[in-house]
This record gives sequence, C-alpha cells and structure tokens, in this order.
Amino acid sequence: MATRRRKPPKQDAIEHAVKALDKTAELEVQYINSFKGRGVFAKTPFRKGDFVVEYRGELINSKESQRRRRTYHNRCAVFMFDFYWQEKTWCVDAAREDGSLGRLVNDDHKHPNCKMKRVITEGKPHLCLFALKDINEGEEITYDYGGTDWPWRKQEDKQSDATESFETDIFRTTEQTPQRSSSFKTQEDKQSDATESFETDIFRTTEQTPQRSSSFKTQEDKQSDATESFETDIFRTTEQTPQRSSSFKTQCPHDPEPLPSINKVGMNPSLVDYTDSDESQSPSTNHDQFNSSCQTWCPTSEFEISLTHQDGDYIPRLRRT
Ligand SMILES: C[S@@+](CC[C@H](N)C(=O)[O-])C[C@H]1O[C@@H](n2cnc3c(N)ncnc32)[C@H](O)[C@@H]1O
Repeated sequence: MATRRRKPPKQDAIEHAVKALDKTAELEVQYINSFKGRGVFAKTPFRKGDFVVEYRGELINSKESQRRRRTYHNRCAVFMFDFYWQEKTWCVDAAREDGSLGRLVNDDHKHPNCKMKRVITEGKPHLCLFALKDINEGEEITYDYGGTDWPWRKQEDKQSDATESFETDIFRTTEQTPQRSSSFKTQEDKQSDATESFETDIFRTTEQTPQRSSSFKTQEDKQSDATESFETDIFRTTEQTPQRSSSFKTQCPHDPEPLPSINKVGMNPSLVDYTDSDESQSPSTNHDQFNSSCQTWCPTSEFEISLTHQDGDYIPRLRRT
C-alpha cells in the first residue's frame, strides 16, 4: 500500500498560518484541573518535526505591548508572547478568547514535546509549534515557555521534590540505586529531514535559557528561505515588568466564558532578546505596515506586501492599495 507523502512541516505551518486555521481534526482542548486549567491534546499521533499549532493572536509592536501590559489583568497578560524579530520587539497578544488552540498550550520545561519557532510568510512573523518528538494520541501538547521562574514551576518542583524524597526512601529500603527516568535525559535524535533541523537549536536554547537581562542573545540561525524564513526557537521569559497596582489592571480584550480556574499567577512573560545574525545583516523590513494609530499589524487592509530582490535578500516592501 502506498504511503501518503508527508507535507513539509514548514509548508504545513505556512498554509495553516495564512488561513488562520487550527488542526481541529487532530487536536482538542481538554480541561485538566483547577491548577493548570485547560490544555491542548493530540487526537491523532504527530511525528517528530510536524507542525502542530500556531500561537495565534494579534501581532502588535512593543509600544502597544507595553501599553496593554499596564492595563491588562494578569490573567490576560499571561497570553502576551513577546519576541524579537528584525531587531525589534514584537508581541503576539492572544488574550482574546478567539477559540484558537495555540494560546491554550501549557508549559513544560522538563520534557516538552513541542518547541516554538518563528515562521515568516508574506513578510509577517508567525509563532508556530513543531513536534520535538513523536506525540501519541491522547498526549498533552506542551512546550518550554523559557525562563526559570514561572510560578507554577515552583509548585511542580515542590511536588516532584516530595515525590523524589519518597522514592529515595523506597529505594533505600529496597537497596536499589535511585534511577531517574530516561525521560529526564535530553533528546539527541538526529532529524532526518535536513530542511527541518531542530536539534542544535534545542540544546543551545535550552542550555542558555533566557535570563532576566534583556541583552541576552541566543539565536543565530541562517535564514534559508527569503520569503518564508523558518526561524529558531523562541522562548518567553519570566522577566517581570513593573507591576501596577491591581486596580489598574482591569482591562481585558474580552470577558469570555469564565476560565475553569482563575490563574492567580501574577506574572508577565516578557521578551526574549535574541539576534538572528542574518536578519541583523540584511536591510531591515519596513514596518510601515503597522497601523500607527492602533500599533497593530494590518498588512491586508490598507497595505499590500510585495517582495523586491536586493543584495541576495528578499526585502518586504509595502505598497498602499
Ligand atoms: C497561555 S495559558 C495556557 C492555557 C491555560 N491553561 C488556560 O486554561 O487558559 C498560560 C497559563 O496556563 C497555566 N499553565 C501553563 N502551564 C502550566 C503548568 N505546567 N502547570 C500549571 N499551570 C500551567 C498557567 O496558569 C498560565 O498562566
């Protein structure tokens, strides 16, 4: 029986991103518990390297991101994902309950099964999750948010400490050496498809977890495809932005159906500062497609992006329509 050829993950990501589509036949939202809230689960298996889901939301610039952070309640601010692209800070604000799945993917910094990458198409960056390993049906989709001090991690660490000391006691009484599960070991599998080489990035970025300094530089990937660069790992960090008193943080872009639990985590993910060496060398994109009145990206409304070729790089240019 002939096997169906798998669509290249990057192409798959782009196709879903441009149509703002989720893989609803392959993913579903489930309520986990009052601590974690909801999560996204695989309804069908994914293969290592597959595009899984986009972290979709409103692409805004840093000025607007900062403004929103000052006004959002923490439970909304946690959905803001800041990242660097072309020497600027951008943010995907996914606070709005729009039914998209990427915004509901939970953090796992110990053994995530996905990782975040930037995918650029039509001159616009998209944050997409790709499978780090084969994912079984029923498994929760997770990725490493980056950083070190997300509040729930402390809680998890306390729990695992308790479990480990309990396990140690058991081992002592049975005279066995405590073994860590192999799932604690980092993955070193080779990626078969050279165009989707993830592995070096995994180690580089997980070893160099973005720290609090905003000058932290991690990413130096080649931009192989001029129109659709397939970018490297993107992490959120837990750098805290100055907190206003909670009385200021009343605004949300929605007040959706109530969350199963209100997350009182009180943190703001902040930006990951990284420099993509190729990007920094190439002429910077004209970001005029930004609507300066609302500081949001609106390439399809008033502007159309065309590509010109210059010095071996395609540079998005904007043309009013
Ligand atoms: C981007 S949202 C993910 C979706 C969220 N679980 C929900 O139901 O809306 C991030 C929030 O999910 C929760 N979360 C994410 N990863 C978690 C984890 N590993 N353990 C506990 N809570 C987690 C935290 O409350 C965090 O503020």
